[in-house]
Amino acid sequence: MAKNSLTLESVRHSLIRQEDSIIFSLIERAHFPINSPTYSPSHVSNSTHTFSGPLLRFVVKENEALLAKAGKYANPEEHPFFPEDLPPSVVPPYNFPEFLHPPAASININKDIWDAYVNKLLQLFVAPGDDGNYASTAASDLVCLQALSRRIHYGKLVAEVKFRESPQEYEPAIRAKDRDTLMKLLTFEKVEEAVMKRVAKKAMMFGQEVTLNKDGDHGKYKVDPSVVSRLYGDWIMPLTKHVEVEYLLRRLD
Ligand SMILES: C=C(O[C@@H]1C=C(C(=O)O)C=C[C@H]1O)C(=O)O
Repeated sequence: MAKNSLTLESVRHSLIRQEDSIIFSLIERAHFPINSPTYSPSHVSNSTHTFSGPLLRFVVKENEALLAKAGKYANPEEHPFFPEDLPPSVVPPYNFPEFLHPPAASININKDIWDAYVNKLLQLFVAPGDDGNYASTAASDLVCLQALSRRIHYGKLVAEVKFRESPQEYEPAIRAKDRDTLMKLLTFEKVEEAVMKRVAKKAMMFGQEVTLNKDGDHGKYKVDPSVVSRLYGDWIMPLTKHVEVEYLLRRLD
């Protein structure tokens, strides 16, 4: 869809679709135990000392360097976790539609997303234990982090659409740098309640054990649906709204 025809309905539709990616990524990650060496500060070090630090950091950084060369971060909807020292793209630039107000480019809350994911979220949906599959664990984390980052930074588009629908409501609060009023204006509690119910339902449907005999393993899910709901209610939606407020604060610059 052309970006100029984005509506609140169409951006919400994209967020609903992104729920599928997030829930599938959580299910894949929950397949492994916590595997804590993946996050230990000294797990990677090589003889030339070009990198030392947690394996997850190494996997994400290397992956981002590769995709930067393939042009990924030329798209304003993509946000790297390690924007410093990214190699230049080797592909010709694509003319992405300019829907967002330009200061949007300065908003990247991936450090907060990383911190929440590694230090809080993982423990909520992953079992304790260690099976040695650290590289595959890091690869699964990468997919989760990318899906979360994309969804949360999508708040920029949500905020732009809301602003365009009623600029007169937002402008005084933006000029007054009044975060609380902006937060109130952009919050729709009914939508948030529906999101929490829908993601729990999706987690039940996507994460059920599928068997061929009639009395399959009902009530056992690969990721606890109430935990998925909680991840959305306590982390994913608040971080999305944080991006919305940050975006709106710069909307008149
Ligand atoms: C994204 C929106 O803005 C807010 C954040 C929501 C979310 O992160 O899912 C849901 C409702 C709103 O309170 C929206 O209005 O759809």
